[in-house]
Amino acid sequence: MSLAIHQLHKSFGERPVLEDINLQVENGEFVAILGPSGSGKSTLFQLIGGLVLPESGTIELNGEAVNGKKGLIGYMPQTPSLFPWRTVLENVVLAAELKEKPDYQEARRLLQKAGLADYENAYPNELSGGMKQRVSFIRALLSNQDVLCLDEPFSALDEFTKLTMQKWLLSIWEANRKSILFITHSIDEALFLADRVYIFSKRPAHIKAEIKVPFSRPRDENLLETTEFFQLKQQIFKYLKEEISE
Ligand SMILES: Nc1ncnc2c1ncn2[C@@H]1O[C@H](COP(=O)(O)OP(=O)(O)OP(=O)(O)O)[C@@H](O)[C@H]1O
Repeated sequence: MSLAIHQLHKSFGERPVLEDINLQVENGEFVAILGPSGSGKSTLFQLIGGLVLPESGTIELNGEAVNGKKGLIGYMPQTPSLFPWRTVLENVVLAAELKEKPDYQEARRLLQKAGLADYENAYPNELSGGMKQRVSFIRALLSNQDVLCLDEPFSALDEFTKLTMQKWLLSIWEANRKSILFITHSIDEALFLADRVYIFSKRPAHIKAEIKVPFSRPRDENLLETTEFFQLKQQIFKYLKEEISE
């Protein structure tokens, strides 16, 4: 399923937050958004999720306007909001439960692929940060939506766990090919994961640049050591620095 955003404007009271945002995620594409803190990235996800309405502009899924419609995308927040009184298995089927009968077999298959087979009956307080993130991502996958919006999902993890999670996410995505829109503050993460990167300006955000990421797949961490990776990283760094120091 494709996502397209046309001429989106959003203000909170007198404060303009998003100004003329135009972006697309093609079917099965992995797209990242980088931008200064407070520029309006999470607000964009609230708009896509139908939680808030824009002043003008359209959000389209497969060409159909969905402004203000909830329950059409899978969402993974910055901090995994797992219910403490539900087991891992009960947490991952939650979004599916709201719509239809959950597929426990698929849930167990994904938990196994995430190395969590022994934890299906554990409660969230028994899990590490990385494990909670995997549970949260499996829940987004099981919501059975073709478009996933992931809001800085790995920002709170240490470097090694983060790299393990990024590789895990890529392997799952390569097998499922959902359309992903991924917010991050890390240039490395955006370039390692995405097919394209949008760079947001400071608030009110417009799209300052769109970068096609030329690296072939499957990718591994050796990519991060290459000259091509470093050059592209420098170019993006320059764009972001302009937004912070202006
Ligand atoms: N419900 C709201 N009411 C009023 N202002 C809001 C609301 N939600 C967000 N804002 C404002 O909109 C601006 C953008 O916030 P947003 O969370 O979208 O930024 P962000 O780019 O995701 O930031 P970060 O990278 O730090 O997570 C901020 O100035 C914030 O204070």
